[in-house]
Amino acid sequence: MSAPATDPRDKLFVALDLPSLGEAERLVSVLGDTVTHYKIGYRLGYSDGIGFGRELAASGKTIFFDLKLHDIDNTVREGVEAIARTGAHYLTVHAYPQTMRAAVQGRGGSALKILAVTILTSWNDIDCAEAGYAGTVATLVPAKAQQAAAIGIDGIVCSAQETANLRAIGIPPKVELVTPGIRPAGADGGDQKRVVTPEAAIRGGADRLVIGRPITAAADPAAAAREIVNAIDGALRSLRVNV
Ligand SMILES: O=c1ccn([C@@H]2O[C@H](COP(=O)(O)O)[C@@H](O)[C@H]2O)c(=O)[nH]1
Repeated sequence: MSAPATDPRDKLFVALDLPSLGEAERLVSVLGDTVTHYKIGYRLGYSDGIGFGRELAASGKTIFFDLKLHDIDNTVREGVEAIARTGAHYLTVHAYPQTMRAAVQGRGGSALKILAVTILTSWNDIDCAEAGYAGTVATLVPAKAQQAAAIGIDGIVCSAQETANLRAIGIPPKVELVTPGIRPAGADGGDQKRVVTPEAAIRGGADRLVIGRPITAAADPAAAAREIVNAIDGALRSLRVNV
């Protein structure tokens, strides 16, 4: 018996980087059933985003708080415990070992998944050097991913340019690879430097794609989201055919 087809909507997190709760509510309403997974980051998270995420989770949406925690262990652990109580499904922390261990403690046995941000998709090797790293994107992302997996982190945030290599070096399938920096062909990259199309990201083994401006800034966000979901669906079908 063949495995049931994956719902392409489960692969897409729409980043709700919007200026107000009202605009976020309007967008979610406009996107309707086309989008089932939402990411809430700094812009909304620092205002009404936590309560809104709690409401969306209660309404059946999958919620990812992209708060990128990094602080002393006690503060990280308590922050993660607080987010776990919202009913959200994913939370990011920076991929520093102390921070990741504290986050795993805070997660405890809850359903919250902790994602470790390796090297931001808006960074290239020059940015890594400027931040004081001796390594490059190609060495730092795998090193941080291996450390995260050993600590018991549930997923890695990286570019879809790196996913195939992460699986090749043994990051196990239970560790989800979550990839921002996704742009449909021809779309404006903005500040993203390690960019991949939705189709190529799925074919390269990304488990989830994070997409903001190509949908939120589109003249017709619902049409943009539908087009991306269709592209994901096509890539998933081509993978099934080629198995
Ligand atoms: O490495 C990272 C980690 C997080 N992000 C977040 O994803 C979205 C991407 O938005 P776009 O508008 O599609 O560029 C945004 O919320 C970032 O904070 C990331 O881009 N890269």
